[in-house]
Amino acid sequence: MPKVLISDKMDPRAAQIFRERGVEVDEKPGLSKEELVAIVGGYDGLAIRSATKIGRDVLNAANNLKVVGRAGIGVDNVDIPAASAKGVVVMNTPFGNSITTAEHAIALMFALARQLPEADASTQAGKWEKNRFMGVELTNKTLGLIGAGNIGSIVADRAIGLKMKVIAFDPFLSAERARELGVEKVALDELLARADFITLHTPLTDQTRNILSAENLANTKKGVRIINCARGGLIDEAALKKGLESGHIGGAALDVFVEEPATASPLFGTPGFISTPHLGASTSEAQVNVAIQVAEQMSDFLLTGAVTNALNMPSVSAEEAPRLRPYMALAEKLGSLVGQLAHGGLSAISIEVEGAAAELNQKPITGAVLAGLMRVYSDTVNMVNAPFLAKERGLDVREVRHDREGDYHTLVRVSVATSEGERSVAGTLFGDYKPRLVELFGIKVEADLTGPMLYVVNEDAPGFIGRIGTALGDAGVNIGTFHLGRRAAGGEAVLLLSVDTPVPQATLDTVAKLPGVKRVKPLHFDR
Ligand SMILES: NC(=O)c1ccc[n+]([C@@H]2O[C@H](COP(=O)([O-])OP(=O)(O)OC[C@H]3O[C@@H](n4cnc5c(N)ncnc54)[C@H](O)[C@@H]3O)[C@@H](O)[C@H]2O)c1
Ligand SMILES: O=C(O)CC[C@@H](O)C(=O)O
Repeated sequence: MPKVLISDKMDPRAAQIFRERGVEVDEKPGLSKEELVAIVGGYDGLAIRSATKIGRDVLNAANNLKVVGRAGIGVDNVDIPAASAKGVVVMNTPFGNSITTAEHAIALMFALARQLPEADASTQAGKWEKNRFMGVELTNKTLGLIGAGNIGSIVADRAIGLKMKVIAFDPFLSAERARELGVEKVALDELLARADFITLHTPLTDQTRNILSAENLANTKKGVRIINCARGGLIDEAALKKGLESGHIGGAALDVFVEEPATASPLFGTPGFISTPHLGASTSEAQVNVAIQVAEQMSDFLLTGAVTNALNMPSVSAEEAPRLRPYMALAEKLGSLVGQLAHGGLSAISIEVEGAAAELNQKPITGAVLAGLMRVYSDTVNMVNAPFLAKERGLDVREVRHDREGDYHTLVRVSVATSEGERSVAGTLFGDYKPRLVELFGIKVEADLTGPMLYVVNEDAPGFIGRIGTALGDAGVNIGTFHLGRRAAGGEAVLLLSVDTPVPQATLDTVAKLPGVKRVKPLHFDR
């Protein structure tokens, strides 16, 4: 009988479902890391919320572990690459607490508008400061939504019900989906300039870290009120404090902090600041939802091998898996390449297969392309939920199977429609197992997509290779591989370099200023 440890406080229905399904279960919330490391070797599954941290130390000791189930959305407390390397499936429950978290954001917006915590404290202290607490109405105010995924969309819906005007910044929001939600899609600068309230609903990624930086906070409308129920790290906390103290920011409500538990934040006591201890998902309804869902998913996996909402494993049957695996690696890399390079909102994507690839089940290949593409924007995307999320966001997904012989024995092509026109990349498998890029935006160029890389578009002219080699060499960046392609002699050329270490920003700026360079972009791929 498989054995699961519930290592965070979870609704009792989770343990009940495990037992009913025939899974042995221990409930030990609040273990120290040392205590967890000492006992984790005895379990096939770990059911967690956000308190248990699953890093390399825990995984090294977890010699029987097959699955980690997160009763919630964010998985930043799990080292997913390390879990994958260990062969441990990581699952989450992507929708169970969305409504609850959206409601918390709305509650904090009201609390800011009417200074409810301060007014409550003052009244209960025996003062009757009727003149001190002058609030603002939400009606007709502009709410700026940063991130319009599951939770952001629900916040938009509720805010529209409150007669607010909702504007949204989300690179993945299509015009059609924005219309459906009744929100106006805007650029970040415009959102900062127009919003009376700003609420954040993105994951914490390289793109979103400090999205409300000191500079962006300075560009907000005077008196703006800010709510963060997503992740600490999206706002520069020191700059937020300064903005509140100067009066430029009219109020801020944080449910999440850079350091959690936040027991001594410099923000505490700042005028206009209110906080909750990461309570976004804390309602009985949400906790029942995520507890039931995580227990069902984990039991199914441990007892039957069925995979739902896994972040690091595709849903593929046992027979298909060995043939599909290299294609999924190729597809994920092509999706990631397109996601990292495409400018502007994406409205449509087409995934074409030909040769040997056309003989396979195309769904997992499509799922892998979409997961690679959307993981650039959201760390909660997986191969199972990527097609669903793409549909929900209004991304038109087309699958084409060609019955023709091309230049390669097998080929996967990914084309996206962007505001700048169609962009297409293609790849093949060398030796039936090794993913290899063969075409990039209409230019023949062969490369392995792996680790840190650099993409440069330049005018094809003598001397360029020497100059870029010198620029990288001067910065101590070692080039691993060097791949060139061009449209025609003297025309546009592309250069894809794999580098041993990511290229520093100053060197990217130097490369961007080299004669003939049109675009420079650092890329990153899983190995
Ligand atoms: N406070 C809590 O207790 C609590 C509870 C649940 C979820 N969360 C957090 O809330 C956040 C949102 O969850 P969700 O379920 O809506 O996720 P989601 O993946 O459905 O939506 C995230 C959205 O952010 C967008 N996005 C990504 N990068 C962006 C960028 N650079 N700029 C603007 N938008 C960008 C994505 O396109 C997507 O639409 C996550 O960080 C999650 O961990 C917190
Ligand atoms: O489990 C919690 O209380 C928080 C969950 C939340 O941060 C999430 O990402 O789902």
